[in-house]
Amino acid sequence: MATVALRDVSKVFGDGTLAVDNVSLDVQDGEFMVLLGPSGCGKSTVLRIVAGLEDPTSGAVLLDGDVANDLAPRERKVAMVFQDFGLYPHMSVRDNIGFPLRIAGIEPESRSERVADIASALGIGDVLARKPGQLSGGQRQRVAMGRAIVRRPSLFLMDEPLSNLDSGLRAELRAEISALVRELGVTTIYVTHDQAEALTMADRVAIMRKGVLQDVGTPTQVYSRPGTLYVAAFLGSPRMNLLEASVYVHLDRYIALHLGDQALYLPWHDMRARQVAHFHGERIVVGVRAEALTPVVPDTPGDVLHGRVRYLEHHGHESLAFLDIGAFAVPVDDIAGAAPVPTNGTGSRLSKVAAMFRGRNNSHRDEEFDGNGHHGSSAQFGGGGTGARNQPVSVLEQSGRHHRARAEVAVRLAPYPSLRVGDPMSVAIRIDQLHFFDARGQRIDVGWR
Ligand SMILES: Nc1ncnc2c1ncn2[C@@H]1O[C@H](COP(=O)(O)OP(=O)(O)OP(=O)(O)O)[C@@H](O)[C@H]1O
Repeated sequence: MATVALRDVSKVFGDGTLAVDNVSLDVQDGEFMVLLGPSGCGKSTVLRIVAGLEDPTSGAVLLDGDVANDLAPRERKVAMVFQDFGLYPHMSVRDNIGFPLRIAGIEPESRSERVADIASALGIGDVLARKPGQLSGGQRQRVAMGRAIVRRPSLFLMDEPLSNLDSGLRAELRAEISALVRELGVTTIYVTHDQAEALTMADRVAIMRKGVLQDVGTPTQVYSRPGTLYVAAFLGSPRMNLLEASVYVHLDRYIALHLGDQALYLPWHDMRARQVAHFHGERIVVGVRAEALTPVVPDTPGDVLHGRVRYLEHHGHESLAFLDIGAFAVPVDDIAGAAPVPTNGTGSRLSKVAAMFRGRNNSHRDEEFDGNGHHGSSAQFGGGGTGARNQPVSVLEQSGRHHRARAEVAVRLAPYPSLRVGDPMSVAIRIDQLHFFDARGQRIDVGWR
């Protein structure tokens, strides 16, 4: 049994690469934590720091509450499984699995008993006499798992253990691995760039980008209430629809979210309305997943957007229609520059940046919007807000006002619908499933999840 805590951990390699940037993370006893992110985001480096294979440049690693920075890897009671399996090719499966026990001086008899038990639990009891070269990829990975758990580690570290396998086997093994580690109750940190693996296996997911921790939560939390625009765009397929919206507050009644010529209305009694109201007269990002959109007939009352089909994609089990509703897209490249969610260690850095810009009056009223005649009945919130949005990295400003691309809103449909490109289409929107992000990519309704 073990807990792991990272406190403000950074790693700068000799060539100046900042691989891990001020990461703080707690892994509970028996928890299955998945580190998720694109290639090069620093997740393997975090794992190697926990294992003791790399020293952090700054910050502390705590194992069971004690600072472990100076402990050698073998003193940390961790077992590590890598994507390349790392088996000894000249040894049999039996000897590969039993190797850590031999090193630990366990008697041959009890050694072979433990090896047989583990091999049968992993479904490789019948290949004990073979060499790794005579096994399938899935069997090799099971042997690697067996060798890692045979010593009953208190902490399991797995670095993309399934990435060399084909997709059918990956799905099979991911179910097996999560069942096995849960049965053993071993605290596990599992690194992957595959969101399906993360969302299906994890108790909690920690999402990294460029060395920075972006969000931590249960799969449901990070998917349903992503903490940053980056996480919103990273998780889910099709990608979440991200639209530029101008906010206009009609005090005590509703908040109008103008998307080009159309608008959505957030009722005042909605718990998120007060937070969104701080952005009166400004542009924010409204996110909506395809599953929150339902095709309807054009005169359907309620929260409905109208558009035209720009293109269709057929995926066999479903089709996707991409609608032009006259709204502007939030450019994905700029999302990549969005700031991390201010939790634990990342918060201090962000608040410093925010403090630098606090007080600088860069609130921008939307000229196009101001002319639409709605503002007469509205309250002014112009100077309000927390200062956190007065931040240099803006996903809305970077794209430049004259080169903004029209959004293509993804809508899920039954397979092969009788629709054609150019057809009009109306969709009802679940207002309760809208996501709101400020111009630097932070979730606006932070207390919501
Ligand atoms: N020994 C090293 N010296 C210099 N830079 C390194 C070293 N090891 C890793 N890096 C760099 O640090 C960054 C993070 O690497 P890391 O392997 O942790 O990423 P990752 O998210 O695990 O990527 P992948 O999924 O591709 O394995 C990358 O830019 C990588 O090139």
